[in-house]
Amino acid sequence: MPGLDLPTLIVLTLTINLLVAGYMALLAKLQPQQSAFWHWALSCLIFVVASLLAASRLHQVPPIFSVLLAHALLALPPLLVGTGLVRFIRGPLAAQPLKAIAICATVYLLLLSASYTVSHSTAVLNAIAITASCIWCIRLLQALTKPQFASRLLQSVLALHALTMLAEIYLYLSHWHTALPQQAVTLLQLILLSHILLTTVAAVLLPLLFFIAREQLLMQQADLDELTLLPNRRHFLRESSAYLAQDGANAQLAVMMLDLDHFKSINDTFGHAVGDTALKQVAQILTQVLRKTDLIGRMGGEEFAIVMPNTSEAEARCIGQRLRQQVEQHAGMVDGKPLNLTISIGATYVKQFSGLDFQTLLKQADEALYEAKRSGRNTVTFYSAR
Ligand SMILES: Nc1nc2c(ncn2[C@@H]2O[C@H](COP(=O)(O)OP(=O)(O)OP(=O)(O)O)[C@@H](O)[C@H]2O)c(=O)[nH]1
Repeated sequence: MPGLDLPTLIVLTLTINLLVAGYMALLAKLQPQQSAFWHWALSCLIFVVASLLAASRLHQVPPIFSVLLAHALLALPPLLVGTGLVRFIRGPLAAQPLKAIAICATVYLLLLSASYTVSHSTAVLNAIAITASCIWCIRLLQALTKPQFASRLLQSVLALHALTMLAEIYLYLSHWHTALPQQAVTLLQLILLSHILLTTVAAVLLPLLFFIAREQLLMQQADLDELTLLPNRRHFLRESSAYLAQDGANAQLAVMMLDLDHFKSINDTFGHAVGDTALKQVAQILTQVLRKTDLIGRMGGEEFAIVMPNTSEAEARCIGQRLRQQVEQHAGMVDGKPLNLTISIGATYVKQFSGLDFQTLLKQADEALYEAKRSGRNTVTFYSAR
């Protein structure tokens, strides 16, 4: 190939694969709970060994090693990428599709052993195995919604890899009974090069996938309240302010503050763990009753806040009552113990938010909550300017 020094490129990509294998093994040691790294490290390592074995054909190494063993091993890297993805996406204890892998591996090895002396057959079988593994990996990655960019990128690399393998199969099959013309030989060299490059790119993308996913998880965790998994105070205030500054500026909306009644005595009587369960139950009712567009946050202790965009006063009153009733009826039982749990809600409503300060609305809802507590609890009170 004019302008392309194939052996140098091959040595370079194999070195990169070796480095990535070492890097993944190090990550596997540092992150023992993420077993996917062992699969991916092994995948890179086997790719290097198999490529060297395949290259040993040029040095008269017997075909049982340079063809049969090399092609048997060359099918493993994309398969190990897949088994690693199973662990990465479904968790460290996720079951592998061992039966399907065993059947495919047996058929592959039998066909390979029967035909490795027949020209092109090993290359075609190998390309079929790699294509199948690439498609499996793409399907696995479809279940991974986050991180979307890295996942899509890896899917594209795998799809491209599968396409180059299909092109290789086509080239070999269309010249099965004849010698390969020079044009086909050049194309096959290009395919070999892209095969090596795409394998290397996929190997580099795998740790990237992990790091972006972990970064996103940490960011998500920093925004969530650990107990209820609702947005914490900081995140709720930030989200609400951002919403109101943009889409919600001209909308009618209701803001509510919600507080569990006599929660201290529930803790004192039944213990802190039961109190925690009650808090989780209330959080669950909030997420079930409210719409996806409503913003909910745990403001701290036994206090929650809600922003309900595009909500009329009548609707807000109705939803407030529904929340109060749901808690009274459904959150009162923990481990068979009746807690008589109720909530008080303070609410405020504006026809148009623009020109107002969100903190003012929260303060109004808080004042209404104080009124609700004062008037006997287990009630919904709306703010009225005095
Ligand atoms: N179990 C549990 N208790 C909490 C948590 N956060 C705050 N608390 C408790 O919530 C209780 C709040 O008590 P108070 O502020 O006196 O309010 P209250 O007893 O609900 O009384 P009213 O609000 O006036 O009805 C305290 O006992 C806190 O220890 C938590 O995460 N888990």
